[in-house]
Amino acid sequence: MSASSEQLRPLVQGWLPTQRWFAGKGRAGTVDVVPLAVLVAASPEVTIWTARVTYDDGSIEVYQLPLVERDARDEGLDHVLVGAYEDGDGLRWIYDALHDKDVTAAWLVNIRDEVRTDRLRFTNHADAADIPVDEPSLVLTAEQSNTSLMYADKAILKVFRRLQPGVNPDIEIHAALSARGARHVARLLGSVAAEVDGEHFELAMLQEFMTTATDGWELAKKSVLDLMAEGDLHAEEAGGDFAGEAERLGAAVAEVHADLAVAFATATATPEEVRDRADTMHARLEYALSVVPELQDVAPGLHALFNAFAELRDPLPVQRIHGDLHLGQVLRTVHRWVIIDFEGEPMAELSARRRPDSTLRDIAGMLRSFEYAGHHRLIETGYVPQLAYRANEWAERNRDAFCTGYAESAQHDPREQSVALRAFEADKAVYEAVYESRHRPAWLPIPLASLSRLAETEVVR
Ligand SMILES: Nc1ncnc2c1ncn2[C@@H]1O[C@H](COP(=O)(O)OP(=O)(O)O)[C@@H](O)[C@H]1O
Ligand SMILES: O=P(O)(O)O[C@H]1O[C@H](CO)[C@@H](O[C@H]2O[C@H](CO)[C@@H](O)[C@H](O)[C@H]2O)[C@H](O)[C@H]1O
Repeated sequence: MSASSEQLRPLVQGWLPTQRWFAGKGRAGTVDVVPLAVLVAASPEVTIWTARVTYDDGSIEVYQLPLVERDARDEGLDHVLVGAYEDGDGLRWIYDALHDKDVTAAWLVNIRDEVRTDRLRFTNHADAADIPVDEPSLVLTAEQSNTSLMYADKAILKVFRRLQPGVNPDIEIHAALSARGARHVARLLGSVAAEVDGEHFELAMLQEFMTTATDGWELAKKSVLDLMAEGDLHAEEAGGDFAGEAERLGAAVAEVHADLAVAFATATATPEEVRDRADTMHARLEYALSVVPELQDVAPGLHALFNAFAELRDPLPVQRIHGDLHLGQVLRTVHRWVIIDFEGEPMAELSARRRPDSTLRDIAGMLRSFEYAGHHRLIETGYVPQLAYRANEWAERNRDAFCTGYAESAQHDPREQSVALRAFEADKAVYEAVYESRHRPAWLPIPLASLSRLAETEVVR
C-alpha cells in the first residue's frame, strides 16, 4: 500500500525547500505531488513521484522524487526522512529512496534487463556485465543540482531532479561521444526515461565511474595555495605549477569539441544570428544591472564590447558545446582529463541548451574559471597587493597555457578571435555577478574585477 497524493503533499511541501537541488528556495508557491510509476524490482516498494511546484508568478517547475515507504521507522535513514503519515494501522514512513541501500540496486537491475513498463523505459548502453548490480550504492555528498549515487567505484547514477520534457543533453551527448569511443568523457552505461501523456522525460543516467579522479577546481586551488604560501615566487618557480595541466586540459576540451562537431551538425551563424547572441548579452547585462547595481560603471564599456561582437564580419562557426564549462566540470584521472556534466546552462530551457553555439563560449567559461581559481584565496585573506599580483600572474599563466593546448589540438588559436572571446567572457562574468550576489556575495569582487578589465579594453577588431 502506498500513500495518496493528499497524504504526501504536506510532507513534501515541508521537505522540498530543505533540499540542495531545489531551485525555488524562498519563492512563494504551491506544491502538487503526482505518482509517475512504481519502480520494478524494489522492495520495500519505491514510487517515483513528481512534485509540481507552481510559483506565485505563474511559473512551474517539476521535480523527480523517488520515495520508499516503510512500515517502521528506520533510524539509519533519519537524515532523509520526508515524513510519516497515519494510515489507520499506524504510522508509515516515507524516505528519499536514493539513500536507501535496500532499494537502489533496482535502478541497475532494470537498466541491465532493459525493463519497459507502461511509463518507464530503462536502456542498457553497455554489456550486461558492465552494470554493477551487486555493488552497494552511496550518495555523493557534493553540493549538486541533481542526486548522484556511486555503485562501489564502478558506476555512477545521476538522477535528474528537475524534469523538463524533451531530450536531456547530458545523456544525448554522452551517448554520442561514448559511441565514438571519445577519450575525454565518461562512458555512458545506461539511461532511464519516462513517457507521460505523450511527453518524453529523461530521469537518470548511468556512467562509468572515473576512479582516481580529482576535480579541476580542487587541483587548481591547491596550486594557488602553494603559490600564495610563497608569495615572492613566480608561478613557474613555486611548487604545484598548474600550467602543464592547464595545457593538457585545453587539448582535451579541443578534442571534445572536435568529437561533438563530428557527432552533431555544425553550421555558421548568420550575421542576424550573431546579432541575436549579442542582443542576449545586452539583455543579460540589463537584467544584471537590476540585481547588481555595482555594474553601473562598467555597463557602457560592456555594451560597447557586445556591439563590437554584433558587428563582426568574420564567420562564426557553431556546433554542440558543453555550455557550462568551468574547472568544477572537469576531472583529472591518472590517465587524462575527463569532461563531465553536459547539461548546459542550468537556468536555460532544454531546447535552448541543445542549440548549436560557438566553442568560444566554452573556452571563455574555462578562462573565467582560471580567473576565479587565481583570485579565490584573496576572498579569504583580504586584499594583499603582493598576493593580488601573484593571483593575476597565476590566472594569466594558466589562461594562456589552456589556450595554447587548445590551439595545438584544434589547429586554430582562440586568442585570435579576441573580440568574440572577450564578449563571451564578459557575458559569463555578468551571469556570475548575478549568481554570486545571490549565493556567495563575498565572491562578487571576482567577476566585478574581471568586468572592469573587460569593459576598459579598447575594442580593436
Ligand atoms: N563519471 C564520474 N566519475 C567520477 N565522479 C563523477 C563522475 N561524474 C560526476 N562525478 C562527480 O559527481 C559530481 C557531480 O556531478 P555533475 O555531473 O556535475 O552533477 P550535477 O549536474 O548534479 O552538478 C562531480 O563534481 C564529480 O565529483
Ligand atoms: O554548479 P553549476 O555547475 O551549475 O555552476 C554554478 O555554480 C558554480 C559555482 O560552483 C559557478 O561557477 C563559478 O564559480 C566557480 C568556482 O566555485 C568557478 O570555477 C567558475 O568559473 C565560476 O563561474 C557557475 O557559474 C554556476 O553556474
